[in-house]
Amino acid sequence: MEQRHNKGLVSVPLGLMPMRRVAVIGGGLVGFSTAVCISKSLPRCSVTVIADKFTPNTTGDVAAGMLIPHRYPDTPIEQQKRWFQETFSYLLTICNSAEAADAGIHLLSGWQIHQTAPEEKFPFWADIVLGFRIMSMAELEKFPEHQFGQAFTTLKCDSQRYLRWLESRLRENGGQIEDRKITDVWELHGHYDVIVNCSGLGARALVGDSKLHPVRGQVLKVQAPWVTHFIRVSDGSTYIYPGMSSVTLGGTRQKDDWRLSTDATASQNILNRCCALEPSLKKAYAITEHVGLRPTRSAIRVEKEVLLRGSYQLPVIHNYGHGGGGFSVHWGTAREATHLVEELIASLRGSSAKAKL
Ligand SMILES: Cc1cc2nc3c(=O)[nH]c(=O)nc-3n(C[C@H](O)[C@H](O)[C@H](O)COP(=O)(O)OP(=O)(O)OC[C@H]3O[C@@H](n4cnc5c(N)ncnc54)[C@H](O)[C@@H]3O)c2cc1C
Ligand SMILES: O=C(O)CCC(=O)C(=O)O
Repeated sequence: MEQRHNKGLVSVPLGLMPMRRVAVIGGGLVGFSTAVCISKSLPRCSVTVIADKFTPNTTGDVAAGMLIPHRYPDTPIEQQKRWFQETFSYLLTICNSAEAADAGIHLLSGWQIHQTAPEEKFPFWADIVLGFRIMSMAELEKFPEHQFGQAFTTLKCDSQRYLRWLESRLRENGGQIEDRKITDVWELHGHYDVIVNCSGLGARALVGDSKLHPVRGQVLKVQAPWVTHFIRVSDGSTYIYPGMSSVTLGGTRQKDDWRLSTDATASQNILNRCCALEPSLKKAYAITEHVGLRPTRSAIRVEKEVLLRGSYQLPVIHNYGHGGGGFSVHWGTAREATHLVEELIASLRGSSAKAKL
C-alpha cells in the first residue's frame, strides 16, 4: 500500500467529541468532490480517499467537463434540478474568483441544435444556465440541417485541472490519500467509522450492483484555438466543446461496451460529423483519441446502507452512477452524501452516549 500524501495529518481533537474516521472509496470526480465536501463541512471527521486510479487515469479525465444535465429516468426531476443548481452555483463562485484558472473553470457560450423543434423548448435547467434563449434565424443559418436551436452560456471544467485542484483542496483540509484496490468493503471494518462508496463503475463488483453498466464514450481532443463557441446536437451524439487546453470533439455512446482501446473508424466518424457542423475543424491539429466508460444507472445512487455480517455492522453511504453527467451534478450529490454522513455520525454519537448510560 502506497501512502500518496503524508501532509496534513489531523491533530488530536480538543473537544470531547471523538474524531470520526471516514473512508471514501474512489479517486475520481465523485470521490474527490465528496471527500472535499465532507472535510470542509464536517471538521470533526478525518477523511481518507482510497482508490486504485487517480487523475489522469479516471473517467473524468476523458470528459469534456461541460455543465449540461443528463436525465436520470428514475431520479425525481426536482432532485436532478437541485443537484445541477447547487453544482452550477458552486462552480460559478469559483469561476468568478481568482481561483478560476487553477481550478480550470470557465464560462462557455454556444448552441444546442435540433433537427426539428422539440416539444420541450425550455428544458428544466433553462433558468439555471445563463442567458438561455431560442436561437435566431440568422444564427441557425450556420446549421442548414437543423431547424431549431437553443443558445446559452454555461460552465466548463478543464477536467484534469479541476481534478488536481480538488485533490489539493482535500490535502489543505487535512485529508489523506491511499493508492490501493479494495476487494471487499469489509476490509475497512474497524479502521473507519463510515465508508463512502464513490467507486463509479467499480461498484458493480464492490457492492454487486447489477443495475450499473458501462456506456463507452470515445472523444478526440484537438487544437483549434479559433473555435470559441460550443455546438451540441440535441441527442448528445455529436459535440464540439472548446476548453482551456484543447477542443473536445465527440462522441460515441455504446452501452455495455467495456473496450478501453480506441477505435480508428469511430475517430474518423467523430471528426467527419464535427467538421460537418464546424468546417474550420478540418484544420484542427494535434489530434489525440480518448475512451472512458460512463458509470451509468437509471438513478444516481445516493443513499445510506448498513451492511451486516454476523453481529457486525458497516455503515456505507453510496454516491455513484453519474453516467454521462457527473460534472453537471457532482457538487449537489457530494452535498447530499455529506448530509448522510453527518446524520450517520450523529446517530453513532447517540448510540455511544446511550452505551455510556
Ligand atoms: C467521453 C465522456 C465524456 C463526458 N463528458 C462529460 C461532460 O461533458 N459533462 C458531464 O457532466 N459529464 C461528462 N462525462 C461523465 C463524467 O466523466 C462521469 O460522470 C464522472 O467522471 C464519473 O466520476 P466517478 O468518480 O463516479 O467515476 P470514476 O472517474 O470512474 O472514478 C471511480 C473511482 O473509483 C475507484 N475504484 C473503483 N473500484 C474500486 C475498488 N474496488 N477499490 C479502489 N478503488 C476503486 C477508481 O480507481 C476511481 O478512482 C463524460 C464521460 C465520458 C466517458
Ligand atoms: O452530453 C454532452 O453534451 C456532454 C458530454 C457528455 O456528457 C458525454 O459524452 O457523456
